[in-house]
Amino acid sequence: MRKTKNIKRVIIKVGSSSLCHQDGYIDQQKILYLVMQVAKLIEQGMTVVIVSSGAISAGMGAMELPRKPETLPQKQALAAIGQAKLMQIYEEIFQLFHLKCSQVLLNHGDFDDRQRLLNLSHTMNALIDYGVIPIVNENDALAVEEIRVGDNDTLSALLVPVIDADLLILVSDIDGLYTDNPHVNPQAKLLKYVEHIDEKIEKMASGSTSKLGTGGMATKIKAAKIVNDYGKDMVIVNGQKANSILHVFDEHESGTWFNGGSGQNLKAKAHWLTYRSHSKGKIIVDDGACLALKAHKSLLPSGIVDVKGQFLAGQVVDVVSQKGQRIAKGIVQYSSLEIIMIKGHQSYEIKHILDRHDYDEVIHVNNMVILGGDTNE
Ligand SMILES: Nc1ncnc2c1ncn2[C@@H]1O[C@H](COP(=O)(O)OP(=O)(O)O)[C@@H](O)[C@H]1O
Ligand SMILES: N[C@@H](CCC(=O)OP(=O)(O)O)C(=O)O
Repeated sequence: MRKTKNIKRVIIKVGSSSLCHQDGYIDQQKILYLVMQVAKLIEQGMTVVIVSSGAISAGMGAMELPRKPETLPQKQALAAIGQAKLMQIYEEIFQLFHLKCSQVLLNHGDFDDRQRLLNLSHTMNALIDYGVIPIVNENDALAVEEIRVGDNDTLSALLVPVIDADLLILVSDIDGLYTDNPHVNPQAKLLKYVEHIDEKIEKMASGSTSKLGTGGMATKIKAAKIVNDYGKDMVIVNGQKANSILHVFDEHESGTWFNGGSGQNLKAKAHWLTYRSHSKGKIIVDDGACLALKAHKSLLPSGIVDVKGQFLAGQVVDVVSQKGQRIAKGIVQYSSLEIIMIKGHQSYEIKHILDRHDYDEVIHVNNMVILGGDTNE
């Protein structure tokens, strides 16, 4: 069952194909229809944050390029050209509705670092308090591979906990999730409601076949998992259909709805650890430690066999079995150098080895999430 009654805060993510013509030029009419719907939601008392793609496409249009360039620096340059054009159009159109908008450009580092995340949350809430609509995009011009989120489906999902949104709406060029890519398989059927994302659902989604889109349905399912695991709902709607955003809230029930009630419902810290933090290294543990972690015990030095990478106390690391399976992710209480010295030892020996004994555990159970399966996320 869709729950749309008490929705107060929504994030609306708009894909490039829903903002641009096929040749990449920004389609002002599409932005006008989007803003008209946003203005209606605001009139109804909702808070709206927009995550808008389209910078690279707008840059392609401005430079009259027939297709997306291959190299990252070229894409970054086009994003820098296109982002300014995009915002100019948003601003002019929002003015028609007597509304103000603002630009927020983000990278993965803004979610990875707890302090920056807090700053982001404060800024977003201050904008909301001013009644100004934040328009978010990845800071593509500066996003080298290591700090990129990579696609705006994921970026918008990561924002849900930051502003405590009730619903994420992904506006795409298609009605929602089909049993297979309908551009390839015309027999594919639209799903109206996904109770729980399992392997079967994940297998239905593939990449984008359009010239402008980035992640296709695969990144939308990944986004739904992030949002549903926070206990919130997500819906995919077709931006090419009239009023598809408004129809989420009426009897039309447009798009595919992903139910937030059936996710892992992770608490804020566990959700951050699972989806937003980047691991700085690896701790390799023996079979006994693997079993203990899966039984929700803390990681003690005695079960540690090796350490990979350099990290400080307070940073996030992966915990990996000797077979290479990622078991958990957590915040360490000792640095990599200290762990190399205390690995294989009992906790009471820490004082003798390090000349201090602040904690028994290398990772406390409260600062750790257990990861299911052989994930390489
Ligand atoms: N199972 C599926 N159901 C629907 N679309 C799918 C599926 N698998 C892959 N796709 C592709 O995903 C596209 C939507 O994603 P994308 O092109 O990235 O658009 P956007 O710019 O809106 O993010 C569809 O047009 C389709 O080509
Ligand atoms: N940040 C990029 C868009 C990345 C992206 O996810 O694109 P899309 O699949 O069209 O939503 C841009 O502004 O061009």
